[in-house]
Amino acid sequence: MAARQYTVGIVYPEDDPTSTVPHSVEILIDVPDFVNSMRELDMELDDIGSLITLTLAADPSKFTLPIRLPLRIDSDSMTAKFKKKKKSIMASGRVLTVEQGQPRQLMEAVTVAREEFLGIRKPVEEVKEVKEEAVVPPVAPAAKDLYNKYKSIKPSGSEPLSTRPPPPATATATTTNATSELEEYNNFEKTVCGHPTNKLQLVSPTALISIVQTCLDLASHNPKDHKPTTNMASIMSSFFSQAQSELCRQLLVQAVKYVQQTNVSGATSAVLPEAVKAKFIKLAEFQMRKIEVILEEKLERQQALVEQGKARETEVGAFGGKHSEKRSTHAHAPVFDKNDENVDPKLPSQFVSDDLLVSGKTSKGSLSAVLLKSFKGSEKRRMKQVVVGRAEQTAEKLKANDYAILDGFVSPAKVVELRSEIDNLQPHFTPSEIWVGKGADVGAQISVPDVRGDKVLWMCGGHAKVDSTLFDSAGVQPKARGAIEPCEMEVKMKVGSKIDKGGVRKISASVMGKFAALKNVLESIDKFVFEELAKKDERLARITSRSDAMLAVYPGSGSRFQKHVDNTANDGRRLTVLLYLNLEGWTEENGGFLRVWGKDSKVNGPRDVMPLGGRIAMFYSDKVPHEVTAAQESRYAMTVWYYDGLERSEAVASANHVETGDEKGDMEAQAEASAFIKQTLVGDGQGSFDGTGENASAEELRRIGDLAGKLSEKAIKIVAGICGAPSEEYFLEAARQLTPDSLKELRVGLAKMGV
Ligand SMILES: O=C(O)CCC(=O)C(=O)O
Ligand SMILES: [Fe+2]
Repeated sequence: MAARQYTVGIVYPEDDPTSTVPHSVEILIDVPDFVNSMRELDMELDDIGSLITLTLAADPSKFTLPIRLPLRIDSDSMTAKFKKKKKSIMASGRVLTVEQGQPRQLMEAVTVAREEFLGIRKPVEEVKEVKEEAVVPPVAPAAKDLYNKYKSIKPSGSEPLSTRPPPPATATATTTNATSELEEYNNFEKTVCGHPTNKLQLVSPTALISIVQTCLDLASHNPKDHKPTTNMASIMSSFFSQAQSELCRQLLVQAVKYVQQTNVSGATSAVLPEAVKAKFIKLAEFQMRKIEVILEEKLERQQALVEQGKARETEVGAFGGKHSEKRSTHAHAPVFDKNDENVDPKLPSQFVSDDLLVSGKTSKGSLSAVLLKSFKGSEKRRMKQVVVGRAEQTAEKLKANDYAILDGFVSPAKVVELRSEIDNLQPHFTPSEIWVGKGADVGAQISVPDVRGDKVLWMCGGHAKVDSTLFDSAGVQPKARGAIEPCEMEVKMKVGSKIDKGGVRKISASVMGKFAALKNVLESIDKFVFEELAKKDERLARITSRSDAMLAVYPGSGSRFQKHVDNTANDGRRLTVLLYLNLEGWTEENGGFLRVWGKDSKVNGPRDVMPLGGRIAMFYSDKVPHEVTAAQESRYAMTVWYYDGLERSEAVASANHVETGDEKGDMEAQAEASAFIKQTLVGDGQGSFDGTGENASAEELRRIGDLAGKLSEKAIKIVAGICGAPSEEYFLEAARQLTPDSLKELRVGLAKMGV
C-alpha cells in the first residue's frame, strides 16, 4: 500500500483576498519520494506542488473525481525525462500514479481525503499509517533550527487576539462586538503585515495551505483548537515580515479564513503529519534562501551605487525617473542615466570583435532550429552537447562582459519568414512611449521620437510558464495554449481573432498560422534561456518568467534610442534578449547599431553591434547602458525581457500598493499631463515651436497659460514635477505670465531632460 499524506485546503478567489466565499477545495497528496524525484528533475517546489494537486469543485455535493490532474511538464525533453524517471519511482512501490486519466490509487486517496473533509471518516487511521510509512526528507540544519525556534514559542497566555475575518456584507451580526472585532482584525492586519497589497507571489496555493496548516499547528499546540493566536501572529510576522510582507499577509489572511471555515463547517483538522511539517520546513527554507540571496544582491547593488557616489536620488529629477510598472508595461520605460560614470564619453566606440561572438550555427541548422527539433539516439546526445556548449559560451561572455552576442541564432530563411509575419502587422505599430518625470507618481508617459524613435507592437502569449502570477502582461493573453497574437484587443480583432458570446477569445487556426514563425522562435529563445542559460549563470538563477514580446521598427531617417539602462528601478527585469530581424544586406551605412557599454567599456569604450538578421544580443537589463544609434533604413528587432522572480514579485506588489488609491483619477491626470506637454511644451506642429520658444507668438503664450489653468490639480502636480517647478503654484503662475524668454527656459529645461 502506498504511503500517503494529504492536506485539504479551502481555496479563495485569488483576486479577492478578503472574500469569505470559497472558490474550490484543494487536496494535496504528498508523496515524498515523488517530490524528491521531481527535485532531481530540477523542478521547483512550486511546480511540484501543482503537479500533485487536485482541484475540486467548491460544493462538496458536486465532488467529482478526478477533475484535473495537472502535469505541468511542458517540453518534450521534460516529458521523456519524467516518463523514464517515473518507471523507477513506480518500482519503489511507494508512490501514487499521477498520470492523466483515472489513476486508481490516487482516486482512493482522494476519496479518503474527501470523506475526511466532510467529516464522514475519522483521519486517525490514515495519520497512523502515514506516520509509520512516511519517508521524511532530510531537513537542513538551518531550517531545523528555525523550526525548533518557532515551535518552542509558547502562547502568551493572554486573551488571544481575535482574527476572525470581517463578516460578509449580508451578515446580520452587527453588534458592537462584531464591529470591534472587525476593527481588531483590520488593525491586526495593518500592524503585522505592513501594507495591504495582495497576491502571493512565490508559492503555489497548495504550498501555501501546507504552510498555513503547519503554522496553525505550530502556533496552537492544540490540534483541536486551531484558533489563531497572537503567538501565531508573532511567529508569522517574525518569519516573513522582514523580506516578504505580502507573503506574510497572504498567509495570515488564508490562515484566518481556513480556521473560520473549519469552525463553520464543524470539521476538525487533522493533526498534521510529520512529513507535511517537513515539507513546510523545506518550503520555508526555500523561501528564506531566495530572500537571503535577494537581500544580499540588493545590498551589493546599494554599496556599488554608494561607491560610485551615485545615490539612488540621482534618478529623481533627471529625465526619466522611476517608472511605475502598471502604467508603463507597454513602453518598458527606460531610465536615462545622465550621471553615467561608468563610461568616459570621450572613448570612441569600436565594432564588436569576433572573439566576443558566439556562433549560433550548427551542423544541423541554426541553434533555434536545433532547440526545437527532436533528435534520436547518438545524434540526440551530440546535439544536446552542442546546445549545452553554446549556452556555456554565451554564459561565459555574459558573465565576463555583462552582454553576449549570438550570431545566426535563426537562419536567414527564418528571418524572411519572421519578417513576412511582421510586415503584415505593419499598420498596427505605434510610436513607442517613454516615462518622463520625477518618479513613479510624478511624470507622464509620452512619445518623444528624438529620444526613442521606434514604433512598437506587443505580441502576447507563447509563454513557457503560462500560469506564473508574476507575469505582468502587456495585454490579454490568448486563450489557446502556446498561441501568440497581438496584445491590443483592437489589433487582435483586425488580424482575425474572434470574441465569442461568453467573451472567450478563440484563435482560429488561420490566426495561429499567421504567427507560427514568431511562436516558434520565441519557444526556442525561452528554451535556451530557461533551460540552459539560467543554469549556467548565477545572475539568471531565479528567472521565472518573461515579458511579452516587443516588436520594434526604427523607421530610418535617423531614428534612434538614446543611451539608457532598461531596469534601474528594480522592476524585475534581469535579462534583455534582442533578436534582430533585418534582411540580408544590412550595411554599416545603414547605422542602427546597438551600442553597448559592457564591463570593459571604461577602458575600451563601448562596442557597436550591427543588427544583423538572426543575431541575438543579450545583456543584463539592470546593468548595461546601451543605445540604438541613428538608423538610416528601417531596422527591425524583437525584444523579450526575462524576470527575476523575486525582484519581480516585489515590484508587482509595490506597484499594486502604490496604485491602490484613485487609480482612475491618476490615469486621467496622466493623460491630461501628457496631452498638455505634447501640445504646448514639446509642440504639436500647430504652434510656432522651433525648439527654443523664441518665435512664440503672444497667441501661443496665452494658449499655454489658458491650458495650464484648466489642468486638474493632479495633472498640475505632474507637469510641475516634470518641468522642475519648485511648487505647483509657481508653475501655474509662471504659465500664466509666460514670456517668450520663460517659455524658452522651460523648453531648454525640457530639452536637457531629453524631451
Ligand atoms: O533594438 C535594440 O538594439 C535595442 C532596443 C532597446 O534598447 C530597448 O528596446 O530597450
Ligand atoms: Fe533598452
